Amino acid sequence: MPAPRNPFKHAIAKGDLQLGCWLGLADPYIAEISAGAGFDWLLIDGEHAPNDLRSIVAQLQVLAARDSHAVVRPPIGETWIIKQLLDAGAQTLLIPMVESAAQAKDLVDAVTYPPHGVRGVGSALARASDFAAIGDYLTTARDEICLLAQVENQKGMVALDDILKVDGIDGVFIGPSDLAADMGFIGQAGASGVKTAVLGAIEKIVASGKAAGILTLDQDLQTSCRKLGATFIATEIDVTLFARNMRKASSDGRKLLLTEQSAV
Ligand SMILES: O=C(O)C(=O)C[C@H](O)[C@@H](O)CO
Repeated sequence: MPAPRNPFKHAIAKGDLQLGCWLGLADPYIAEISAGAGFDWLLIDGEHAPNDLRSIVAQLQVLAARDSHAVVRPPIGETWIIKQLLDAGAQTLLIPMVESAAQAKDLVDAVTYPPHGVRGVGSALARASDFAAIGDYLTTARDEICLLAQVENQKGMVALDDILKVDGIDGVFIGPSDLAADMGFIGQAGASGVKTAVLGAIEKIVASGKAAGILTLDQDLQTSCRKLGATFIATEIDVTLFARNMRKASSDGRKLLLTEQSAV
């Protein structure tokens, strides 16, 4: 029996839109609720959210039973973290701060078993192999692993052409927030110079034949990226959705009740 099919990997390879949402609330209950919303993928954020391996596993377990595909972002693209996440059952990884082709090649090696890569062999203990129930896991796992590189600073943008030549990288994601900061526009991901750089990178990624992705709450940028052929587009963040609606609920409730009180 082979490793589980990765529908997200095959969808972006065909250029099919995959609509995503960022999960930063770091809780399996939230992941379960979000999985019912209809997103094609949900990003379990180990970089900016209080996730650790256990909380990531708990969210992977919840999402395994749902249609939304789990994409996991580690805090950094180190081999040992990648090994742990793959053994935990993550099949799609989004690696932050990729700045060179050499780094991209190291990431490909980290998701590939020897002799072509360096991924440690531990499938006998791993959730990824259904605890060794998947007999052909070792020889089929790589075909269903989707490796996404995040380019999100000027160094990475300069190296983008070379990164795009690295076999084994399925897609490149542009991070507008970090790119804006590195370009001198911290907190201004919507600055025209940043948007121009983002759209130019998306165009280049699509032209290379790899999948292009982004997270942006800016609807104009979302549609512009889609028009350029971007496929994995995250349009929301659970934390901002929740915080924004909680603030609105508090304000509306106070206005209503104070108005009622004054009407008495
Ligand atoms: O640089 C970016 O933009 C991203 O990588 C996404 C952010 O990390 C995410 O936290 C939203 O700001």
